Amino acid sequence: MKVIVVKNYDEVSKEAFNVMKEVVTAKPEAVLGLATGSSPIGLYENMIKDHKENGTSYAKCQSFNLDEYVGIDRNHSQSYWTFMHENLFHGIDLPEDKIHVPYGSTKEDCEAYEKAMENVSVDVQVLGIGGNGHIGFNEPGTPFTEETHIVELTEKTRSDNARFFEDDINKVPTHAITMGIATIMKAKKILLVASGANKADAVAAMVNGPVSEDCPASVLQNHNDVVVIVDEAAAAKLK
Ligand SMILES: N[C@@H]1[C@@H](O)[C@H](O)[C@@H](COP(=O)(O)O)O[C@@H]1O
Repeated sequence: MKVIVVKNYDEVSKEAFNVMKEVVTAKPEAVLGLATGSSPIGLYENMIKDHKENGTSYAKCQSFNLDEYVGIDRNHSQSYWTFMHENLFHGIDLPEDKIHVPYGSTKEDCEAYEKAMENVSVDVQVLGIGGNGHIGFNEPGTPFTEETHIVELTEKTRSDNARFFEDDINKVPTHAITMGIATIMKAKKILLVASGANKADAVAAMVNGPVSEDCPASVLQNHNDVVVIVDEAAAAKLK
């Protein structure tokens, strides 16, 4: 696991963009694993700027997102489908039919997502990290062997995300569909970004802690190509 500590969120985003650009330049038909949350927004802004200014193209790429809420429509303002269109897809040339975001609430919906990924191999998987160490929506206690599945969100995750739902935890969906840890670990390269003091415990547990289902992100210690880019506040508890 390569850990890069930089000053602030802007620097995290720039460093992450450099990694992304390297992947896409080396392989124009790269398969991108994408994430939502505030952490990768700066990375996506850099991708859009670079696409506009330097013409880096995503026309041959395809994307697979990590997760989506259950029980809200794709067109809901807080769906991850909407998030990705507003924060990235509107500004690059990734074809709409190459975009994949999981959707649904059944076992069949989960199997269909795994099937869609069956013959591809994700070249770079972008990840954020939850305050409790979750990746995607794989909450503490999720077996590392899980593929795409439906999860019940923890109180902590729902309260962390209430800011997007008028600060009302009751409006935050209770369930989500997420790639499992086994799905995430198949990616060739993993790029995890985190910033802010509220991520410091999770980042320390991921990097220095035991590999344990108590901190889902700690599984990344077992992957052979992980780049973790954090700001000083998120790195504060690293050994
Ligand atoms: N499902 C997403 C995760 O993929 C994300 O990593 C996490 C952290 O979000 P943020 O980057 O906003 O702190 O939030 C959500 O729970």
